[in-house]
Amino acid sequence: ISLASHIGDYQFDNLLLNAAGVRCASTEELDKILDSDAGGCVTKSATPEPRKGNESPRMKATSMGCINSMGLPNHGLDYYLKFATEKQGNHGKQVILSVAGLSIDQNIEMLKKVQASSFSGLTELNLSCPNIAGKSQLGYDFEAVRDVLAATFKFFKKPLGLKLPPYFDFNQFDGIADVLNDFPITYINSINSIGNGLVVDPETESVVIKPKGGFGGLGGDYVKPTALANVRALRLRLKPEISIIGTGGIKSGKDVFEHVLCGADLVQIGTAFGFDGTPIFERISKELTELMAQKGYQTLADFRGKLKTI
Ligand SMILES: O=C(O)c1[nH]c(=O)[nH]c(=O)c1Cl
Repeated sequence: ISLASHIGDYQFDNLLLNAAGVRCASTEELDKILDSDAGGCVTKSATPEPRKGNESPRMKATSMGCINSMGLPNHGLDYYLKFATEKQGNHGKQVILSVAGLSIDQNIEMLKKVQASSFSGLTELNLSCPNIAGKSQLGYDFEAVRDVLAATFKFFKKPLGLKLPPYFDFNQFDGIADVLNDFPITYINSINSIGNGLVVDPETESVVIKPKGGFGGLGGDYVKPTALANVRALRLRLKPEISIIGTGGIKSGKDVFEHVLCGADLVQIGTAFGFDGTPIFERISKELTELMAQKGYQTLADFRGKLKTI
């Protein structure tokens, strides 16, 4: 039984990755992921310069997942570009470089730097950070997405993925797919956290995180049905040359199976990886392998995208 998969020309021996933002801000954390059973890693989304991020408390775990308003704390693009360039492809492990500018200009500036670098891996443009006060998620402005992609593909010739926010309406699925299908995108990654949720503590009668009055992105059990819907809706709408990474609500082999059934080529684990650490990649690989064996599947392609309707 094989858990191997690919995105464009990039081979992954195991379809499991961390999700950007979780235990991946330092080279030590990133090396731990590469040394685990994960098929590769993705960096914390980088901004042009290092950032401290939002005030703490800025992340809170709950019984159903977590809420965060980190505010893009990261060591800056050069730090991650250096790591990714050194580690890309070692021992067959892919390093995905995530970038999240605070403006279209910053995105272009960073992608120009990546294009000019010797980095040969996948770049993930994050269009969906929900936690910068005063900034809305670019992924919800379809014409702005079209503008940044048109500007990007004038000069960017390396493989590019997009980290998308969750969509909640068929008009939105249609709208974003219409834009994406016009460009040579290597993959889309759905979903980022469900933005601007609110967790309340009835004991203290207070919010639980400090930034933005307690509003933050939701991950974990809260988001799995939305994540599966976005993977499925975009698989059905996007041209086949655009691959899909499924992210959201994964904490077991069964959850991975559901994402692949909906069309995912790779999957990323955020909240549950935050709780369990790198052993989760071995546990989930075992669970998925056992599930596939029970069902008589040898490869992911045997069931990818084959969700039945009734
Ligand atoms: O607050 C963050 O750093 C953050 N938090 C998220 O849940 N998604 C993102 O893309 C980012 Cl960039």
